[in-house]
Amino acid sequence: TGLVRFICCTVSLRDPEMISYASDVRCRRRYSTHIRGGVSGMEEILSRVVAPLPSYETRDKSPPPPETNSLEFMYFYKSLDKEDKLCFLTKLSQDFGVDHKSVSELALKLLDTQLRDLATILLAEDRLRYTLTPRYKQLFSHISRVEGGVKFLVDLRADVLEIISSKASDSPHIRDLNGALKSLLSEWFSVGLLRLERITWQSPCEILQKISQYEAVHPVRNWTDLKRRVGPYRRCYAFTHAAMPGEPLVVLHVALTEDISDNIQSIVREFATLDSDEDVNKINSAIFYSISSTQAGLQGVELGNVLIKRVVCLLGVQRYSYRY
Ligand SMILES: CC(C)(COP(=O)(O)OP(=O)(O)OC[C@H]1O[C@@H](n2cnc3c(N)ncnc32)[C@H](O)[C@@H]1OP(=O)(O)O)[C@@H](O)C(=O)NCCC(=O)NCCSC(=O)CC(=O)O
Repeated sequence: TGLVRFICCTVSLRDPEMISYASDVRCRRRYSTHIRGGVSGMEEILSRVVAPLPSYETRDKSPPPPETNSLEFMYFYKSLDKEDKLCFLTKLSQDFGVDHKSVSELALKLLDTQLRDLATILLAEDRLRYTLTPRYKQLFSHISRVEGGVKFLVDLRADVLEIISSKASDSPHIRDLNGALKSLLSEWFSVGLLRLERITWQSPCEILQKISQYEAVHPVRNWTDLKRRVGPYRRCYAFTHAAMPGEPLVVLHVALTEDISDNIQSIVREFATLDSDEDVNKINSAIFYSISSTQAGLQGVELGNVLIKRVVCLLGVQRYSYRY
C-alpha cells in the first residue's frame, strides 16, 4: 500500500511540473526563432503577446491571455543585449501604449455630457479612465502573476531607469512606461505587503551573503566583520516580499551604544567581543549607521524611508528608550 500511495503521489505531483516544463520548453523554442528575426521579430512577438485592451463592456468578463504570452515576453527580453533592449522597449512603449484616438474621442464625449445627470458623467469618466490604460500595463499585470514575474519587472524598470538617466533615449513614451511601472510596483510593494525581518548570524547563509554583497555604505570586509554587524549591540533589519523570496529589498544596520558616537569608525571598526551578551543597562542610543536599497528598479518606491520608520517604532516598543 505504501508503494502504491507513493506512486500515486509521484504521478499527481509530476503533472503540473511537466505542464510547466513543457510550456517552458515551448517558450524557449519560440523565442530562439524570433531572436534571429531582428526588428521584425520584435514587432511580431510584441503584436502576438501584448493583447489588446478588452472593450469597456467586456473588461471584467474577458479571460486573461495565456500564461505562455508572459513567459515568452520574459524569455525574449532576457535574451536581448542592451541595445536591442532599448529598441524593444521603445517599440513597446510607442506602439502598445494608450490608444490616443479613442482617448480624444472619449474626452470630447465627456465634455458633451457635462449638462447631463451625474451617473452619465461618472460613466463617461470611468470609460475615459479605462481607455487611458496603456496596453503594456495590462501585460505587466499578467507577468506579475507568473513565477519570477515581479522580479523580472523590477529588473525591467532598472533597465528603463538606466536608459533615462544615461540619456540613451529622451522618448516621452519611455518616460510614460517608467511611470506606469513605478505605479504598479508602488502598489505591489506597499507597506502592508512587506515583511520586516531581523537578520542574525542564524539567518540563512544565502541571505547573509546578500546582506554583505549589497552593503553600499560601509563595505563588509569579511565574514567576521559580517558576524559582528549582526551580533550583540547591533541590529540588522530587512524588508522582504513574498513575490521575491530570499531577496532582502532594503537593509538597515543599527548600532546600540552607550553614548551617541561622534565618529563612524567607532561603530564600524570597534566592536564588543563576538560572544559577549548584551547588557541592556549599557544601551542608551540607537544609531542608524547604514541603509542600502538592493533593487535599482524600486527607486522612488521609498522602501528605505518606510523601513527606518518601522524600525524606530520596533526598537521603541522593545522597552528601550533610545536616543536616535
Ligand atoms: C538611501 C536609499 C536606501 C533610499 O532608498 P529608498 O527605497 O527609500 O528610495 P529612493 O532611492 O528612491 O530614495 C528616496 C529619496 O532619498 C534620496 N536619497 C537617496 N540616497 C540618499 C542619501 N545618501 N542622502 C540623502 N538622500 C538620499 C533620493 O534622492 C530620494 O529623494 P527624492 O525623493 O527627492 O528623489 C537608497 O537610495 C540607496 O540604497 N542609496 C545608496 C546607498 C546610500 O546612499 N545609502 C544612504 C547613505 S547614508 C547612511 O547610510 C547613514 C550615514 O552614513 O550616516
